[in-house]
Amino acid sequence: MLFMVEMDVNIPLDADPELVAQRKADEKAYSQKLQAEGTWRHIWRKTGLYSNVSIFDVESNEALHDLIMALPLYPYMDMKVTPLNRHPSAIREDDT
Ligand SMILES: O=C(O)CC1=CCC(=O)O1
Repeated sequence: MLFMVEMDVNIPLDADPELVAQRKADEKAYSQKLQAEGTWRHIWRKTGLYSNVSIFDVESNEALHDLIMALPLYPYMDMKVTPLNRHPSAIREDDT
C-alpha cells in the first residue's frame, strides 16, 4: 500500500539544542534504514520550507501508523497522510 505523507517540522525555539540534534540524527538514521529496506520509497524537501513529502510502501494502515509514531521528530511534526492508488495512465511498473 502506497501513502504520501507530508511532514511539517516545527521545533520550538526554546527546545534543548542537544536533544534536538540527537533527534535529528536519529531521524536521519531511521529514515535511511527504511529507505534502504524499500519502505520509505521517496523523500523530498519542499522548497523553502522545513517540510518534506514522502512516499511509503507499507503492508497496512497500522504499519504506517506504527512507522510514523516511531519517528524521532514526531513530537515536533504535523502530518498529512494521503492514501495513493495506481493511476490508470501510469506507465512505471513500480507505481503500485
Ligand atoms: O527534515 C525533515 O523533513 C524531517 C525528516 C524526515 C526524515 C529525515 O531524515 O528528516
